[in-house]
Amino acid sequence: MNSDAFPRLILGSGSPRRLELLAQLGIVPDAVRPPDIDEDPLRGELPRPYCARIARAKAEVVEACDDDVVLCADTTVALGRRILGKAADAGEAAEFLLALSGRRHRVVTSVAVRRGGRIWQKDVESAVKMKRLSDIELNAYLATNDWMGKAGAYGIQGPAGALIPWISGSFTGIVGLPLAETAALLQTAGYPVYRSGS
Ligand SMILES: Cc1cn([C@H]2C[C@H](O)[C@@H](COP(=O)(O)OP(=O)(O)OP(=O)(O)O)O2)c(=O)[nH]c1=O
Repeated sequence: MNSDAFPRLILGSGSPRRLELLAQLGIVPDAVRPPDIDEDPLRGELPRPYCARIARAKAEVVEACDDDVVLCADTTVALGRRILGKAADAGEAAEFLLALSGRRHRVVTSVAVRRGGRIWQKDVESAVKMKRLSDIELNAYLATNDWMGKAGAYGIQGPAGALIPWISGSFTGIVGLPLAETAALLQTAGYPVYRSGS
């Protein structure tokens, strides 16, 4: 089928995980444009509304033609009302991980798809239990530097998998792009996730 019949897909993300997760569906975006927005939470902003607001803001700011499909997402780690963003350094990463140690927390990923002036959005929330970390586990994980650039200072798909015995919800949503919901949103926006024939 003539590929011009399909709208272009713009991945509005600089996250390598999101590009990898799309590849898992056999989807290669026509362009990758990392959004540049202010991700600071508003005073007293709760995790889930914050996540949805940021995902939408990313989708609105990414450059695209009217017929292009823009895909953006935001992943927010929430400990109670507290938003755990990306740790600035190993010290803050240790603080985050000690706060998460031995407790359950939530990971919300909001996916926003825009086509022209229309936006479709879905928030996917999962629960994660982190084991109580020993000093050896904490220091070994920090030494991998895998916490860099990741909300909550951990990546479930990497070495931190050894620290997470239990989740409830969407594994791909925790990583950063809930694939079932993303596929549905792309279809709704007119981007053919399943291309019959070739
Ligand atoms: C909780 C968790 C987060 N992450 C990552 C996914 C995201 O890259 C990052 C969350 O930060 P985000 O702000 O959602 O995304 P980003 O800044 O990396 O990229 P962009 O805004 O350009 O789309 O944390 C994991 O890789 N694994 C995990 O288990």
